[in-house]
Amino acid sequence: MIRFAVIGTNWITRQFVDAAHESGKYKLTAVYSRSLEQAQTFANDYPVEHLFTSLDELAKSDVIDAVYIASPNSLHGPQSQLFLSHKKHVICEKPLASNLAEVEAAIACARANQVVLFEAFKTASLPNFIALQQALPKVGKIRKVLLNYCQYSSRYQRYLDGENPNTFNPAFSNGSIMDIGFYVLASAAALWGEPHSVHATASLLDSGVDAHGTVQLNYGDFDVTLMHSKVSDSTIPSEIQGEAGSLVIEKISECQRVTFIPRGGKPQDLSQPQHINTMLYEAETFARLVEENEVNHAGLVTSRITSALATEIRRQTGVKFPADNVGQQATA
Ligand SMILES: NC(=O)C1=CN([C@@H]2O[C@H](COP(=O)(O)OP(=O)(O)OC[C@H]3O[C@@H](n4cnc5c(N)ncnc54)[C@H](OP(=O)(O)O)[C@@H]3O)[C@@H](O)[C@H]2O)C=CC1
Ligand SMILES: O=C1CO[C@H](CO)[C@@H](O)[C@@H]1O
Repeated sequence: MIRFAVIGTNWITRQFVDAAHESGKYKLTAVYSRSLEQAQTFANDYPVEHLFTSLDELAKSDVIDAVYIASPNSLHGPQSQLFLSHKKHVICEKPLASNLAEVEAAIACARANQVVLFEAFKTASLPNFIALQQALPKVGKIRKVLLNYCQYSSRYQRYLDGENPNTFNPAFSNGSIMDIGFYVLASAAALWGEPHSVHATASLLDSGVDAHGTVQLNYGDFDVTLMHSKVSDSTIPSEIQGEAGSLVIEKISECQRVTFIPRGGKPQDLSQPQHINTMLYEAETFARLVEENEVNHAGLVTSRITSALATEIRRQTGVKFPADNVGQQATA
């Protein structure tokens, strides 16, 4: 049984705790919040004994083996390193950190301390994503790919009203490519690895983050177009086109349905049954890595490529975060 703590008390943390318990491999033993009252409110729904308002105390504590981090993006890198350096396994929400330098530092820290660091990119562990990977040869020579995730943010009105929500604040390393865009970027990295080239455009808000954008990844014989937005909804699925047919994926982040359409033929539904809580599968993956102490797992390769691409995309589109200057100041 993996004894774990949570950082961040929003709805996504409840969903992960439910998934972890559903897997039968975890026990929630501690809750961290900046406020004791909030920690208690969260803990009321679970049989948890330990509440923390100090991250250092939690990291040093012997009541946990692992931590799930669901704080704002800018805190992922530093918080991951804190727990890894105290030999706690870390499952950290996407994106793993603000930029490539932070991701590489976290990976090095995990290796140095021989504990597991895992980015909670739930898509990669889904039965339907694995079915998609296995079905790729069906389309023959891949020619064109569109990966699409555009979803109007429920917090956008708060941004327009001048409330400066974390979601659209560069201080928290946020915006479209870091949030929604992460799924299409990481899916491309998981399916095809590092592209030959990347070309990105985006529309920035006055806060400095991107509201939406388009990315072109070139893989030689085929190219992948990524569409991402937090200020508009898309009604079209993602598609992988090959010379022998197409694979159509509904809601790529959750791979709700995967269909193969042979050229000139009838659609074939390739979808597998999936649990309603799609975080179950990443919880199972992380538990297996911890049980086997697989420190150098393949997911880190995808995390590194994804972060390298996101860092380059932000360079091309002019999205800058305070976290990008931290390493430079420290070494100046
Ligand atoms: N996998 C998925 O499907 C999803 C993943 N996510 C990811 O989860 C993470 C959290 O997202 P979201 O809940 O929207 O983020 P929020 O900005 O709402 O913050 C999450 C938690 O962090 C703490 N927090 C909030 N503001 C601050 C601050 N200024 N300083 C320190 N801590 C703060 C709060 O916990 P407390 O008050 O208890 O300290 C809060 O519950 C993100 O990285 C996001 O990408 C989000 C949604 C879905
Ligand atoms: O990862 C995510 C998935 O979807 C959410 C909205 O529904 C996002 O805000 C979030 O960051």
